[in-house]
Amino acid sequence: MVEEFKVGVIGAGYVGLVTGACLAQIGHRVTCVDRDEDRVAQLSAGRVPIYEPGLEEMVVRNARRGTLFFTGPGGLREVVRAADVVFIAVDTPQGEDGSADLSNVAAVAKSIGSVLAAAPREKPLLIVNKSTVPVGSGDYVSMLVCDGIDEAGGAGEPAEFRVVSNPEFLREGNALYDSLFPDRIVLGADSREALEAMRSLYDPIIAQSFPTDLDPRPKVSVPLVVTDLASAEMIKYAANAFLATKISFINEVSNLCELVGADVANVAAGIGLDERIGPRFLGAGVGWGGSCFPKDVAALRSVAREYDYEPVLLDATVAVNERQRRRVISKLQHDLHTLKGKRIALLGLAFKPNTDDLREAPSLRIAGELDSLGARVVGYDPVAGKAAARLSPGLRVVFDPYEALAGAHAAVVVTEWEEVRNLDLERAASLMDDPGLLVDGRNTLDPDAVRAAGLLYRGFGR
Ligand SMILES: NC(=O)C1=CN([C@@H]2O[C@H](COP(=O)(O)OP(=O)(O)OC[C@H]3O[C@@H](n4cnc5c(N)ncnc54)[C@H](O)[C@@H]3O)[C@@H](O)[C@H]2O)C=CC1
Ligand SMILES: O=C(O)[C@H]1O[C@H](OP(=O)(O)OP(=O)(O)OC[C@H]2O[C@@H](n3ccc(=O)[nH]c3=O)[C@H](O)[C@@H]2O)[C@H](O)[C@@H](O)[C@@H]1O
Repeated sequence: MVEEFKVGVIGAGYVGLVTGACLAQIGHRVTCVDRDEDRVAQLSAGRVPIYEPGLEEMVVRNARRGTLFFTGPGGLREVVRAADVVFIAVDTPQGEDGSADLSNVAAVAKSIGSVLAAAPREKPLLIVNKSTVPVGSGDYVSMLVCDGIDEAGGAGEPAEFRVVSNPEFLREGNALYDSLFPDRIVLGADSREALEAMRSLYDPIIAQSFPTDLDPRPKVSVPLVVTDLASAEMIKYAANAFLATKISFINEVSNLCELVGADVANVAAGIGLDERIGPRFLGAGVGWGGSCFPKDVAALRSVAREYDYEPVLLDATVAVNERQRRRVISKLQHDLHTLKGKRIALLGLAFKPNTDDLREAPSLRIAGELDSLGARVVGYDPVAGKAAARLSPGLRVVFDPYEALAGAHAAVVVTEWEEVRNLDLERAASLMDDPGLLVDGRNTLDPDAVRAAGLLYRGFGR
C-alpha cells in the first residue's frame, strides 16, 4: 500500500505539470499552483496548454479521480498549509549576464515562509527544489523561507521546514516516460528524515510498481542517488553540460569528417559501441537548442566566472554549437551562391521533434540569418508553426511540407519530425526548383534515396 502524501507543486509549467501528473498517477494527492490564471483555467477545464504526448490524458484521468487539482496564486496559502511536501517547479530563465535568474524561486520561497509563519505545523514541511538552480540555491531557499517567516511576524523556526534538492532530468517529448521510468532519482539534503520521506514519496517509482498504460521498459528498480544539497544541484548542471558537450564533440568530429572524407554516422556508430562512450547524443547536425541546454551551460559558465575560473571546455561547447548554425548558411551558399531572392524551405521549426517548444530553436536563428541575406524563408512544422510565425517576422509559415517545398531552391531539414523523415522525396523533387538542394541538418534522410529522387544532398559530416 502506497503511503499517500499531500503534495503541492508551485509552477504548473512543463516540469510542474509532469511532476504533478506523475505523482498523482503513483498514488499521491497533488495540487498544482500557478500564478498564470489563464493557464490554471485551462488546466481546470482539462486542457493542457503544452504539447507533450500523453500528458493531457494523464492530467484529465487524475483530475477525474480526484487526485490532481489546480489553483491560482490565491490558493497557494491553503496548498502549502495542507501539504506534506511542496515542490518548487518555477522557471529559472537565463539572466542578462548568463547567470540563472532566481527571482521566481525566491518569490515562492518567501511566500512559503509567510504561510509557515501563520500556521504552526505538526511535521516539518518538505520544500523540494525541482527547478534547475545553481549550487548554493538550497541554502538560499532556506534563507528566504526564514525571511518570509520573519516578515510575516513568525518565529523563524528552522524546525518548521527542510529543503531538498531533487533535480529533474526529463526530456520534452518523452517527459512522462522519463519521469515514471527514470535512469535515476537524485535527492540532495542535509536532513536524514527529509531524505527518508522523499524515498517513501518516490517508492512506487523506485520499485516500479504503479498503474500505467504507457508502454514501459520496466527497470528492476530505479537507482537513488542520495547526496548533499550542493552535489545534487551540481549533478543537474553537469548532466546537461556533458550532454551538450557530447553533441558539440560529435559536431566537431563531423566537420573534420567533411575535410578528410569520412562519414560521421559511421564514426558515431563505431565509437558509440564502446560502452564507455555510448551511442546516444552523437547525432551531428545543426546543434543543440531548447529551453535548458543553452541556459544551463550559460549558468554554469557564469558560476565559473564568479570564481574567476575559465571554463575553456564549456566555452568551446557553445562556440562549436553556434558555428553549426552558420554551417547551414555556408552549405546553402556553396551550391546556390548568393541567397538573395532564393526561396529556402525550413522543414521542422521546434527545437526538436515531439514538442512545440521554440526556445533557442536553431530554426529561428537560421531563419533570421537567411532573411538578413535576402532569402525568402518558408517554414513548416507540424505543431510549432503558428508560434514560430509570431517569433520570426521574416519567416512565412505554412502547414504542409509540400507547400513549403513548392518553388524552393533549397530545403533544410532543421527538426527531424516523423513527417519530415517520411517525406515523399519524388514529390519534393518535382515541386522544387530543378535540381533542388536538400541540406539535411539532422542527418536523418538516406542520402542515396534523396539523390535517386533527383535532389542534391548535403548532410553534416557525411
Ligand atoms: N522544460 C524542461 O524540459 C525541463 C526544465 N527543467 C527546469 O525546471 C524549471 C521549470 O522549467 P519549465 O517547467 O520548463 O518552465 P515553464 O516556463 O514551462 O513553467 C514555469 C511555470 O511557473 C510559473 N511560475 C513562475 N513563477 C511563479 C510563482 N511565483 N508562483 C507560481 N507560479 C509561478 C509560470 O507561470 C509557469 O507556468 C526550470 O528551472 C528548468 O530549467 C528541468 C528539466 C527539464
Ligand atoms: O534540463 C532539461 O530541461 C532537459 O534538457 C535536455 O532535454 P531537452 O532539452 O528536452 O532535449 P534533448 O532531447 O536533450 O535535446 C536537446 C537538443 O540537443 C539536440 N540533439 C540531441 C541529440 C543529438 O544527438 N544531437 C542533437 O543535436 C536536439 O535536437 C535538441 O535541440 C536533457 O536531455 C534532459 O535530461 C534535461 O532534463
